[in-house]
Amino acid sequence: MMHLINSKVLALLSALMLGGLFCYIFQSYRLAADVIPESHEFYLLAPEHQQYEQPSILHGRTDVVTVTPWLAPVVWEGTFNPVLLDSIYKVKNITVTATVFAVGKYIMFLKNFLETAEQHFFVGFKVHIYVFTDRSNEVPQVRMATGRQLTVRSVPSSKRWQEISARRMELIQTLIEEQLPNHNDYIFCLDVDSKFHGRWGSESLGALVAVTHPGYYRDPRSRFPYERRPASKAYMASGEGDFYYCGGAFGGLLQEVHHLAKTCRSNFEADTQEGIEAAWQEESHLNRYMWINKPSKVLSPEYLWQDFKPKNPEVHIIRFSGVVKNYAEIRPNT
Ligand SMILES: CC(=O)N[C@H]1[C@@H](OP(=O)(O)OP(=O)(O)OC[C@H]2O[C@@H](n3ccc(=O)[nH]c3=O)[C@H](O)[C@@H]2O)O[C@H](CO)[C@H](O)[C@@H]1O
Ligand SMILES: [Mn+2]
Repeated sequence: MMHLINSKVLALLSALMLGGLFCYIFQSYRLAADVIPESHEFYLLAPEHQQYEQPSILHGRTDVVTVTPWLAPVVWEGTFNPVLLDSIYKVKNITVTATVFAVGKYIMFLKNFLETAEQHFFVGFKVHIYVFTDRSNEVPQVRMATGRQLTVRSVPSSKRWQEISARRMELIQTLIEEQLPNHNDYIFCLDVDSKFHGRWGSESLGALVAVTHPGYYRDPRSRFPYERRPASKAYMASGEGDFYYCGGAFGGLLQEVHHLAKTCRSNFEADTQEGIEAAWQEESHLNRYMWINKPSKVLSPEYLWQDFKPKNPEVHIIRFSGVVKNYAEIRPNT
């Protein structure tokens, strides 16, 4: 009897030890996967020379939806292998452009934005950040890694934050027309009042990419703050709409984003002619655009969280998040 108990205890102990060992190895693998993108050596391994976990079409995350009804992936942590993805895009020798606007007092957010982008945004890739500002002399000096560069473009200041935010579409349109003739590359347009906290990399690349808004992804579409007046070109009727997307982060191929920016700009200006401004300026127009032109990749709210919002259980990592700000203090108007 004693012998039997002992062997049972022994079996249990071994199982526990093996379990512990497995967790340890798995954890180290995850940690390694997190740090590997920093190391350039690993980029040199072509996908066919890598050893990685066998993909499965049976097992994966079950707590979230990872594909839209029009079959665009929804990017959540745990649905992709960052090292594998980086190696696939690395050989394509792409450049990722990012636009960020820092007009008026919003210049105060730029340092943190740029410093954290160095740590997390497309590390190991060619990155070109365009800063649009009316305070060129206040742009902070941030050391950038080889292959990464920053260009400052002057823009006029404005007395209305709504105009600053909405005019971004026009400036993105002209930037692509004038400066970025290679239409095979990618661009992301990001809010400056935010910081990177985790990897934002090649998993986010797609022809047209939108981010689901952290404040509305659990809500029925009737609650989305779409523009509801039929007079506006951003109008969304009840029963329409897929997700509520953020104005603070979107991207894709240059030609796709060019078409988006051009359309949103012209619809915004047509509204102005009619004396109407959409509920959330260019964000409303962006939402209408994404309803008609479905994004080919949807990024989960990991890609634009808000610092004041506690993390929900399905959010395993926050990659980019809006900082808490005092609107009255930093905006030129209310
Ligand atoms: C996280 C997110 O999805 N944010 C969107 C949201 O509000 P937000 O409250 O995030 O808007 P916001 O005040 O951050 O303005 C948007 C962006 O415009 C720029 N800016 C604004 C004011 C100013 O005085 N100077 C300046 O540079 C700056 O880059 C800022 O990040 O709704 C806005 C609608 O208009 C935009 O669509 C924002 O992208
Ligand atoms: Mn913002």
